[in-house]
Amino acid sequence: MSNKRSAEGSVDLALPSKRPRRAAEDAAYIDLEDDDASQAQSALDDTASLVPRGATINFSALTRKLAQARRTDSAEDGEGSSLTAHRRQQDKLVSHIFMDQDFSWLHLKNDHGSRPLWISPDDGHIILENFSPIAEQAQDFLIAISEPVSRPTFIHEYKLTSYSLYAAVSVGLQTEDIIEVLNRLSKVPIPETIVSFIRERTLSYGKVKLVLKHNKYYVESSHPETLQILLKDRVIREARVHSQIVDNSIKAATFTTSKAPVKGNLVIPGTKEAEKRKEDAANGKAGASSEAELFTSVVGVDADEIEEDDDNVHAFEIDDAKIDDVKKRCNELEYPMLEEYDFRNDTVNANLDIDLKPSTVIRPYQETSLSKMFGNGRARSGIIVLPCGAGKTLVGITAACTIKKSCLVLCTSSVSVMQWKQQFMQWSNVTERQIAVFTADQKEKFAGDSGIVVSTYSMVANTHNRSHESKKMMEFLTSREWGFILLDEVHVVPAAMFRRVVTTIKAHSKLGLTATLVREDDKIADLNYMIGPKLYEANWMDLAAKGHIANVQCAEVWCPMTPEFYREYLREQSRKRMLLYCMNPRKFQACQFLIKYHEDRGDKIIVFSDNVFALEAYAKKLNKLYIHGGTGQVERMRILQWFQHSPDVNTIFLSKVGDTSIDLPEATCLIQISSHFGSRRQEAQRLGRILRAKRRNDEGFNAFFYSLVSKDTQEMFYSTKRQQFLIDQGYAFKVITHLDGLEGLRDLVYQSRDEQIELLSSVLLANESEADLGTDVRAGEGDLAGTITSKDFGLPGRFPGAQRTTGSLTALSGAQHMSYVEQNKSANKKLAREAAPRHKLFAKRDKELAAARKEARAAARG
Ligand SMILES: Nc1ncnc2c1ncn2[C@@H]1O[C@H](COP(=O)(O)OP(=O)(O)OP(=O)(O)O)[C@@H](O)[C@H]1O
Repeated sequence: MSNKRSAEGSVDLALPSKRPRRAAEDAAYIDLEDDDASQAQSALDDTASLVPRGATINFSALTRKLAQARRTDSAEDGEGSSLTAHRRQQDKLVSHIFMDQDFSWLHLKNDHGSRPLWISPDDGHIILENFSPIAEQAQDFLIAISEPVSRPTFIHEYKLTSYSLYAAVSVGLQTEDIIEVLNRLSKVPIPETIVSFIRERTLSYGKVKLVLKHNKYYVESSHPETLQILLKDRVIREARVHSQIVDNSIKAATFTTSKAPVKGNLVIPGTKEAEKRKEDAANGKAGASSEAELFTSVVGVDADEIEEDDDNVHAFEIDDAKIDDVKKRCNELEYPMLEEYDFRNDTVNANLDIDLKPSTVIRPYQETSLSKMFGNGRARSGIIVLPCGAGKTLVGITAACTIKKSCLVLCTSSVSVMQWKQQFMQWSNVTERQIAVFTADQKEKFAGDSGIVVSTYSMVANTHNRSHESKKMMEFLTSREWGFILLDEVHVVPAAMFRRVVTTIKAHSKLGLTATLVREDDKIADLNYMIGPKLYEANWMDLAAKGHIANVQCAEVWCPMTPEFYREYLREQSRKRMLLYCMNPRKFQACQFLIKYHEDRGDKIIVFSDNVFALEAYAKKLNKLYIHGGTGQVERMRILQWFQHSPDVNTIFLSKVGDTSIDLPEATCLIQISSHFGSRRQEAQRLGRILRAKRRNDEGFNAFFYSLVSKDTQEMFYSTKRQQFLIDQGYAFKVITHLDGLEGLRDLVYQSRDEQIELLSSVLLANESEADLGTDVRAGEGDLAGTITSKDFGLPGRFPGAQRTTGSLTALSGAQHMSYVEQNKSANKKLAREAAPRHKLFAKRDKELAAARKEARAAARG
């Protein structure tokens, strides 16, 4: 764990000041008396246990500082406090050794042992002892105010950022409460730098709101001076609309004023509270309000303590087309706009009569995430982050059933559209007439004044080549006010597409859903102003411990390259290198061994390969069924059915078409043979395929996730990068360097050198394009898959363009989250040049290549 690591999208803290320099650090040289040296030595011995191993100690500098420290101390304390002086001397010695990392000047509180956290004054990183008895409460609080960076078993790391504080304010926390609770949990008094950072950042937060009234957008605040400040900005001023028509609810003043919405008695369906209400109603009892209790249980603040808005709310209208610019500008001016929808007092938009079915009960973490959204009786816009397979769909459906207004659901593919519709029908009492889909094949409208439309981002955002029907459908979508817009998989949608959706569709509240709030590009910050702050992020390990998702054992299996494959790998400069490390015969063997081992245990196995060439080669050699982009729909369904129900089909091979949207709760083991470079998101999504394992609650059940990596190749670098997201969620990857019993496996493939050479020749003869990873997913019209570029996977875009971003050098070099291991590269080159005896096949190929090059050179010369 390192405090250099930064969460995606977080803003680097520019804390006002560093710690004061210590007098001893600036000490000038002073001659030592004889006994000073021996005292320094004994002090050094005392502190030896604190010195990191391998640190070099400059003894003469140390003694100089000690001498200075002694003089300062005796001057300050007099003769009577030699104990204090001794301690200070020790501190100063340690200070020298730890240099910038010395925080001993933050003195521990007396009862620090019972307080679970420590906060860095330099960068706002918070370290939490997760073994503390109050760790769970501390976690709830930290999730509300900071970004989780890393959450392994014993020590968690969080980071305070502008966005996280924005999110804290938006769920109703007050500045002084944040400081007070942090102080109570902290082992040291909260550093001044952090206190002022929190004050500074939260001062302006929560003061400005964006509201939609009668199809028009207003910037609203109960602080007129804040609106004055905003209007001084050119972008905002130019976006302002000076409306002529003023109706009863919008009275003209210096700014338009309206009345603040009144808090009421909201109950989220599917919760225990909702059930209790129903029971009370059935028993004729008046249901006591427990909204306050619900809220308190979530954020630890009494709802009644939260100040309601001033009755006089001031507002000015802004141009729909400029809404996005205004939001962005407000963010930059440190006045991020909250979007809250007082849906219960909306009399303009028709109600939608839907509810969860009586049999639907939402899980505690689903309830918690929704409480963050509805904590003050209105719908706050923002993002909910839940692990893959944890039931984001039901969270979205419950939110829609709470708001009970027209709802637009946007997903990434037409397959997901059908799944969302099916889930709405499964969990809620919505009727066929109330729910419509808008895809390339189906363009439906709901009957009546209100309803649900499920569509894809592309269908709504792509404006070119629209059919007449699509145009009419778009008119239907853009001409009305939506109570709620549900945005699935928010982390994959290109920012420009989001912008178009947000500006064309008028919605009172937005909820973004995702499992992996990471993007390999720099666009994650945009989500904050386009949708809203992160409202909740669940802890993967917690959900696994409680049986909501499966426990997974993760392992990276190192497969040494055969000498022939490695030699070619070192010689090859093109994309074919990738084919060589995927097709490594030892990887074949490891895959065969693991399949056999897990089939014998009764597991159902999915083998993932992004590379279709490798996918087909492996599946055919190992005699298994496979699905990739080219497999027809009927064939796909048949294979998936067999996998689910037939005892004879226990292993299937999937290309990246299976990364998302494939719900196979039977699968209990994953083997990854080829993947998309360093994509942390893909790794997490793939893991998600086994997190929903049906057998997850069986006694001692574990699912297995293996990544097969060819040793000493680029694949190792990518693999480390890919794992980082899951490691930060608390997963531990074991490295397996040798699979016991592999050599003894009957019918082990590619055992003889000749077979291996034959395999190598097939790889070398393959077209270079076979190494491509990006062509497999055949996106249908309106699907997003086709819009995802290699940039999303941690690679430069296919059409690189200049882009100016701020970031650290490590980020620039792609070494974020990486540890550096020095390798002797020249040794590899030497190995490649080595005149080893060549197999006749390669000798022939070398000759052909040399001849072709000669010919090309001759042609170039003219
Ligand atoms: N409260 C609940 N009660 C019973 N089953 C639930 C509940 N919530 C979710 N599930 C089930 O959990 C499974 C996973 O749900 P879902 O597909 O919504 O997950 P997800 O978070 O969207 O996953 P992914 O990110 O992989 O798409 C589904 O089979 C769903 O029916």
